[in-house]
Amino acid sequence: MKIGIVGYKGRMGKEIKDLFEEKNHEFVWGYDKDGEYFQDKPQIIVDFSLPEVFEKTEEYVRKFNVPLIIGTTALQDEQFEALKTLSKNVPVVQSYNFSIGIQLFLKMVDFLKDKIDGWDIEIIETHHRFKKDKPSGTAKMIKDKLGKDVPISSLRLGNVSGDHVLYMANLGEVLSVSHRALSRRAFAEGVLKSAEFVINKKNGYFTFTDVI
Ligand SMILES: NC(=O)C1=CN([C@@H]2O[C@H](COP(=O)(O)OP(=O)(O)OC[C@H]3O[C@@H](n4cnc5c(N)ncnc54)[C@H](OP(=O)(O)O)[C@@H]3O)[C@@H](O)[C@H]2O)C=CC1
Ligand SMILES: O=C(O)C1=N[C@H](C(=O)O)C[C@H](O)C1
Repeated sequence: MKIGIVGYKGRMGKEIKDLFEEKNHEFVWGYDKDGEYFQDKPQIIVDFSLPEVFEKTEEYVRKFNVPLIIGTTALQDEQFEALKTLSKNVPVVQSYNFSIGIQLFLKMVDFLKDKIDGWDIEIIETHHRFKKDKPSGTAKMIKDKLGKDVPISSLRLGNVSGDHVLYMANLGEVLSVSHRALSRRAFAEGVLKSAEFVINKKNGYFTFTDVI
């Protein structure tokens, strides 16, 4: 397929471009701080950038009339609403984490959440020093899945790709669920799976949970 990437010069943008090209897909369009790169009309747009770039992404998705996969974190409520509106015309896949491991993590949280009433619950997320948002989108997804307001601690350390730990404790024991992304490849692979999932769909709003 012919892929377009918003944020194509960024850490995730490069990882996604490399993976798609390895699998014989073609990078034909990009948008970054320096503007537009155009070689051909893309068949799908992937956005890993910043929330302030969202309106541009929306504009290009409408212009090319193609599916959107969006992994950018810290989106505002109005931007989620705009994604839902967009999904009436084109398919949209949104997730704050495109790794399989975090999907399994969320399933474990779903299983545990009713069994830990009265326990102390805390989330700790660790990411590379360059990450702009805090807390991570994934930590917010874990909190949403728990269905209660729990503290989130954010560490910014070196070049960590993405660690999330959920601690649960009563007076006698501590239980934890943890996930570590060993590189950004795990997220890029999820994006590729999502692209294969939506490429022939007409429209609709999906998350990565729907994809796997
Ligand atoms: N859902 C998931 O699974 C994952 C989500 N993420 C999220 O993806 C996003 C990107 O992360 P990462 O790749 O590490 O970040 P980077 O900072 O490396 O990349 C961001 C990209 O957006 C571009 N950009 C910044 N400002 C603008 C602008 N005003 N107009 C156009 N383009 C702009 C940057 O351009 P330039 O290079 O010129 O600054 C860069 O290419 C973050 O929100 C992060 O949280 C990250 C990993 C996994
Ligand atoms: O910025 C990152 O790097 C990551 N961001 C996502 C998040 O905020 O949860 C996903 C992953 O942990 C890497």
